[in-house]
Amino acid sequence: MIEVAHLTKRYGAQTAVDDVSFRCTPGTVTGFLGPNGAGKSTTMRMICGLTPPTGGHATVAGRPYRQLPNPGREVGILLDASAQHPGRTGRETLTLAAQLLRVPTSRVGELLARVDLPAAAARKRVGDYSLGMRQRLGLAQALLGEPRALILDEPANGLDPEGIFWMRGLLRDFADRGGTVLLSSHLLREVEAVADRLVMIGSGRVVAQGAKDELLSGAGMRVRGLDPAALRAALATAGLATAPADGGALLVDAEAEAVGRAAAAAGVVLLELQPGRARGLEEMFLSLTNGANATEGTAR
Ligand SMILES: Nc1ncnc2c1ncn2[C@@H]1O[C@H](COP(=O)(O)OP(=O)(O)OP(=O)(O)O)[C@@H](O)[C@H]1O
Repeated sequence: MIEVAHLTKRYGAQTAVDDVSFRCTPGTVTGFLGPNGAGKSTTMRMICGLTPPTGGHATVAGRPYRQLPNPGREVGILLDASAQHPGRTGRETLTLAAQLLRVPTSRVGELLARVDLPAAAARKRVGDYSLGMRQRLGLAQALLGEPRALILDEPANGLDPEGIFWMRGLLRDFADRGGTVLLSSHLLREVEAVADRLVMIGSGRVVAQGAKDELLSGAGMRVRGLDPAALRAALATAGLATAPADGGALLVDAEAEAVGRAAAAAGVVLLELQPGRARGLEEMFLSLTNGANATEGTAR
């Protein structure tokens, strides 16, 4: 269990994190979503005791992180995959971490296999690793102490599509076995694919949170007509509110039948009518955060 209550961080006049509260429960993956600079990393650093909060507090397994007797056995953290010592090999990195955590070094081989780092890669220096390899190594390190919770900041950065798919499976499996996962990302589809719950922040504040399905059910229908202006007018005549979506489509907060009937009544040809869910998270995300830097696929 990870609990965050009214966390706030100010840097001079700037408020990086503003009264953020949420809870991550066992058996769930919580997607912590926000554009660059929204305050995700600062929040995670405060949870992990690396940045002192200006206000509020956070606990992991019922205690502030810094008061956990052997934190690596409670929570695995991966905040910056590039922070590993570049001169050590992957295997050395994990062996040292195992000694620090007081777990048998025999687990190292097991973990290397679990994150798909082959023996040849494990013999290489971390300085020669790609970002994706460093993420895998960081994940292995986070899992080393067999923790019940994981806190991962943008772990998908640098992974190729196959690697992202792999990581999604690993996190799902971890949660399905009763683990708690807090995962930050600006890769909207990635979070949508794996998370049970979402916490979205923009400019340091929580703008939406809840079960993913509930948040997405408000996305309504996505509709596109041969004549966009006529469609907009037809929907307005039927009293249905619309919001512009990409590709000339509209998001309508209504059932498919109501949208179809409104279009038919005005003789408008529809090219597309589908639940907003397929693209809903992205549009909700963009609108909730005013589109600030929310470009999918942008690496940090
Ligand atoms: N040590 C610091 N001193 C001053 N400002 C900071 C510091 N750390 C973060 N900030 C500011 O706080 C805000 C939130 O940054 P943070 O890194 O938490 O965002 P983020 O959502 O993780 O985004 P990104 O994915 O780009 O890292 C930003 O405006 C950032 O410039």
